[in-house]
Amino acid sequence: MLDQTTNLPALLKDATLLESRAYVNGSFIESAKTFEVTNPARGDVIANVTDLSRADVGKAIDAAFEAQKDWASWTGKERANVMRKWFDLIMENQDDLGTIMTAEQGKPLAEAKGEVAYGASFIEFNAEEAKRVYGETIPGHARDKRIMVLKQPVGVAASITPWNFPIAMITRKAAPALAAGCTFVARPAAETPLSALALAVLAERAGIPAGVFNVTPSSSASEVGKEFCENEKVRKITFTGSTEVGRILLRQAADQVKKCSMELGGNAPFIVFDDADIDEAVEGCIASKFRNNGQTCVCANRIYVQSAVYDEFAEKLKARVKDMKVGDGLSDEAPDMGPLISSDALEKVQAHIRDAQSKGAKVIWGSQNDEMEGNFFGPTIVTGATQDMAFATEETFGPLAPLFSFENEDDVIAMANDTIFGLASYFYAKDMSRVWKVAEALEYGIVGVNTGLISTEVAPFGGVKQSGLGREGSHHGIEEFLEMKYVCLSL
Ligand SMILES: NC(=O)C1=CN([C@@H]2O[C@H](COP(=O)(O)OP(=O)(O)OC[C@H]3O[C@@H](n4cnc5c(N)ncnc54)[C@H](OP(=O)(O)O)[C@@H]3O)[C@@H](O)[C@H]2O)C=CC1
Ligand SMILES: O=C(O)[C@H](O)CS(=O)(=O)O
Repeated sequence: MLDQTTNLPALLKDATLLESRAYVNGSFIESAKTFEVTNPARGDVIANVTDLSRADVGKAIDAAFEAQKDWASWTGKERANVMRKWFDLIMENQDDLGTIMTAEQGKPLAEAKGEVAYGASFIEFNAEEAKRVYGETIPGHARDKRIMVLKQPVGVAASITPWNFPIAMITRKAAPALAAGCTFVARPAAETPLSALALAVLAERAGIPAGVFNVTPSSSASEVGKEFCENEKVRKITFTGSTEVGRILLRQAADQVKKCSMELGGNAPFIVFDDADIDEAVEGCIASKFRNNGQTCVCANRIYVQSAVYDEFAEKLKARVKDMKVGDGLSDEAPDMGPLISSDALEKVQAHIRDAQSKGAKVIWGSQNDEMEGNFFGPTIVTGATQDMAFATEETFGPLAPLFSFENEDDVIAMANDTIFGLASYFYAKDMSRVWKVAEALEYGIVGVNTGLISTEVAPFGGVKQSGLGREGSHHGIEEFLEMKYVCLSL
């Protein structure tokens, strides 16, 4: 760890954004317990955050339940107006929100500010969707029958979100929920609650009514998850995180048949065909693989390169990666990548490298990592990757780029699809017949063609197979928070 402490209030223009209390029913509240939040780059404690119990979270759910009917009675435009104010306040405070995020999550400041804008875009987009929750009429099945279809809010929605995108994973859920007329209880990851609480500060300033948006930090995710799943006032569970935790929540939610949205793990293939623009493919690979230090569910996890261009791609990727800087996201050096979130995350990357080497892979860049301290680990490239290595079935969630070689389309599509996951996939090719065939053959919810970046608020983000259920973003995202009611009117 770096031997430096983080004086977070001194780094902020508006230190009141640094909130460590829970936000319930329009008030910031404390409890008898707190838990520590640390800076993953330096290891120092940056805040002691209110640690809500399961019973405390139950009270937040009560508040959301009481507020929901009135919130749903607002017109779409009225909800849109306060959501737009929330968006404006987030963007006005982008620098401070970025600093808070870098301090608790580690990503470089520029990347954190980028996430603030990305997260805010879901509020901006869904504020407009609030005005367009349309029903329909259907020609009756008899002369005296008239059919109407109404769209109505589900009710109280509850979220559990991961540490890797401390703002965007919350707003990608809360924005469509509020737009639909639902109320919301957000349980942020224990590693990164400060960003969520800063969102609450700004929601209150925007005029979002008490009880509509609640943030319930807690050190016990499992207890909060059980409360969300067992409390009958919660009608919607929305989760982003690992597939194993998604399975736990789905099992728990099954007893009351709760609506669930699941954005789960991935294992993205990144395929470079021999007709690709290799320089473009290298840039796309870097953008996908090393974004957030490889800690995203849509990062390239397996890089398949057709044999005729394998050596060229490997050398060009290495040449670019060698220039990438790793360091403290808050430092003036403005590194390309910060630390990994924890020592466990670091150990997983190192274990994947050891496993690959034991099965014949070769590290062509990254060997200098042994001298790095704390949670820092530099971008690493291995060649000679094969399907029997750990990263072929497990998500590395770190800056490791394994290069696999392949001969033809059928082989690489079979290898790419040989996983329980189906979230994001990418490939580079110029031949349009190949582009269509491969895009249709990949068993994934998202396919990036000649690009390594696919994340936007205007597109439906989500996975197939064991990468999840439902979609977030786009005009589809709000449907996850709406019920469809069929009204049959007899004249
Ligand atoms: N599809 C997607 O969009 C995304 C998927 N992921 C996936 O998540 C994993 C990495 O993120 P990570 O945060 O470690 O994932 P986890 O699934 O471990 O944690 C995600 C969230 O779930 C909470 N949690 C953990 N156990 C339980 C439980 N039993 N009941 C309820 N909640 C629980 C965690 O709390 P706490 O952290 O406090 O323990 C955290 O807030 C990777 O597999 C990655 O692919 C991550 C981000 C996005
Ligand atoms: O948590 C994640 O990995 C995000 O879902 C990826 S993205 O939407 O920010 O690309």
